[in-house]
Amino acid sequence: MRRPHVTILGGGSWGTAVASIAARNAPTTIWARDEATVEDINTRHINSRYLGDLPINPALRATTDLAQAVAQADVLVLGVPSQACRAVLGEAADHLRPWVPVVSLVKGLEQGSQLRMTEVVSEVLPGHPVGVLNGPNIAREIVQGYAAAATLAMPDQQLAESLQGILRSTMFRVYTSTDVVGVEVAGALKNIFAIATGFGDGLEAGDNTRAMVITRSLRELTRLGVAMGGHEQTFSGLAGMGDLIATCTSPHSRNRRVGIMLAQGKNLDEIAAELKQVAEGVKSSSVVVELAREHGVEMRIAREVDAVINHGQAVVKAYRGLLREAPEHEFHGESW
Ligand SMILES: NC(=O)C1=CN([C@@H]2O[C@H](COP(=O)(O)OP(=O)(O)OC[C@H]3O[C@@H](n4cnc5c(N)ncnc54)[C@H](OP(=O)(O)O)[C@@H]3O)[C@@H](O)[C@H]2O)C=CC1
Ligand SMILES: O=C(CO)COP(=O)(O)O
Repeated sequence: MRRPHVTILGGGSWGTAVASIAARNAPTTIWARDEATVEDINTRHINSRYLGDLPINPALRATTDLAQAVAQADVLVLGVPSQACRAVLGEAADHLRPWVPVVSLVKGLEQGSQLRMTEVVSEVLPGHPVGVLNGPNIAREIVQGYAAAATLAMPDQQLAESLQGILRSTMFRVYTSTDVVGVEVAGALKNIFAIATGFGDGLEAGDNTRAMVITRSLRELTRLGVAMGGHEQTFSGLAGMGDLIATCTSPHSRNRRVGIMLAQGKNLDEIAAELKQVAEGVKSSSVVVELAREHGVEMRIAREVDAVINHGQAVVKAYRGLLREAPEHEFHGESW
């Protein structure tokens, strides 16, 4: 039987990491808009711009030709930053065969529409089965071959099981779920809380503070996620608690680093120039606050992150704001 062809859109750190795994299991093509990245992957089997000199699977093919990459896809994987997804999918739409499933790797919410990326996929590519792969997955550690796991959520469990075999390796375990909303909301929200943790780390607040922020963040994330239709247990799983721990503690997390640099007094332009990679929480923070308001969910930590990023609030003031709140019942009160 012919093996399905996997096409990944986006030649950044995570698109390349997932493509490198898929290329073990199936013929795989990665589309990147940057010629130097494509040349790097095809000839030197590295992605030096995003992953340094870490070796990636030599079986992986790269191209700048979006139409050709999409036309051969039996499975399409979306790996560009959230604010670019609609435009890239729009370009792909005319070339994609009708039944092809789409898997989003993206951990962000669209500004303006407030949509999750699987919802954007369904708007731009109506009728395609769509799912999301999220979890504690720092790209460079996975390329280095350290053990990790993620959750692939799709409404159709059978389809999820067939894609599970394509996206996993012996060191990268892929679990399945039917809770697309929960897995996707968890992946987007943890970035805002990683920025909050970075505030504390940048202010050298200590380990207890970090644990407090992570634990209270999980409550906020769960409350909004459940209000949006996610299942409560999802938020204690890989895409929720798991990714929150990884992103809020890893020195590699771009979102946490944004929080640290803001606490050190750098502005967002300076931070973007230093990072040179996407930190989804910066753009998603305003969307999360809008969603919290619409769903009637109190999210003090997210509001403070939004205040710093979008309204010029000083990090130290955001911290004091959080600590001024009177603590109520740990699990039922709405206070931080
Ligand atoms: N890195 C990680 O550890 C993980 C990331 N994710 C998520 O994966 C998604 C992608 O992130 P990641 O790979 O890390 O991002 P990177 O910043 O590493 O790379 C972004 C990629 O997207 C491309 N891109 C950016 N804008 C556009 C556009 N308008 N049109 C076409 N291509 C574009 C970039 O191209 P160019 O180089 O030409 O700018 C680059 O190839 C994010 O939602 C992120 O949260 C999820 C799990 C782990
Ligand atoms: O999603 C990630 C780890 O699971 C990557 O986090 P950052 O985008 O903060 O680097």
